[in-house]
Amino acid sequence: MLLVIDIGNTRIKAAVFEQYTLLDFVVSERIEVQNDIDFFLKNFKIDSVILSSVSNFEYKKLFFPESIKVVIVDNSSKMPFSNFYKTPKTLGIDRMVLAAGAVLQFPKKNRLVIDAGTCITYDFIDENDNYFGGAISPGLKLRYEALNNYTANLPLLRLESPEKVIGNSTNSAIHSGVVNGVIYEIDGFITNFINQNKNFTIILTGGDTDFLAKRLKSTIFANSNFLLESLAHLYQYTK
Ligand SMILES: Nc1ncnc2c1ncn2[C@@H]1O[C@H](COP(=O)(O)OP(=O)(O)O)[C@@H](O)[C@H]1O
Ligand SMILES: CC(C)(COP(=O)(O)O)[C@@H](O)C(=O)NCCC(=O)O
Ligand SMILES: [K+]
Repeated sequence: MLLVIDIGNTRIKAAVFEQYTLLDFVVSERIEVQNDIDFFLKNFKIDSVILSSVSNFEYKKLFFPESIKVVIVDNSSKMPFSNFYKTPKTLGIDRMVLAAGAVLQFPKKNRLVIDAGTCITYDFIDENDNYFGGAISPGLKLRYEALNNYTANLPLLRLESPEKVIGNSTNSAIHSGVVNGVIYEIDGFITNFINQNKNFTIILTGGDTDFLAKRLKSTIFANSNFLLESLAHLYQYTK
């Protein structure tokens, strides 16, 4: 069995896979992650690990028995697409993994992958498996935090659904600005993508998937485990 670890800027996600089937899954705090890994090692017959990280978390300090094969995805890993990003060395590993997952799981399609995590990333891979890049913007939680951090008078609010677009109080104006702002942004990127492509697939993933999916205008494939699944697919591809 394969242990898959995705280290994002906010949370660490780990999952056990039998081939492409997810058997168990955990979201960890940084200090608990070794405990969660040990639990998986004890309770499943793990023979390999695949890990990708975009954070400063020192994953090299994680302990795995020597009998286990550990694959760390990095910018030189073999990928199932041609990379046309102008700065491939600074491309986020998570974005590469998402692009790989999209190519391996949705062959011969124009694909847009949207990952609503700490940041919202947009990645485009065409039907000939060419990766071109996309966009990076602040995620929902980051927007609430930025409004509070860089002003004197705006409170720090928790994610909440705005009742209307015209906020009639400080709190409702912030909720509208953050949540409706993200929704208009994502719908805008999707509309632009649909206008320029036929034969396409749109995938939404990341920690805010469920909150956002039901609020978007467009029909999309929403799967908060898409990055973990993509790591499992990439592992089989690189093997
Ligand atoms: N328990 C939680 N802790 C932190 N963020 C959460 C939690 N549940 C949902 N979220 C949402 O998930 C987003 C972060 O997504 P995630 O995919 O975990 O990020 P990353 O991959 O960058 O670590 C935040 O914008 C936040 O709104
Ligand atoms: C944009 C990101 C910070 C997103 O990270 P996440 O929200 O998934 O934690 C990450 O993909 C990254 O560090 N990218 C490097 C810059 C680039 O992709 O061009
Ligand atoms: K992201």
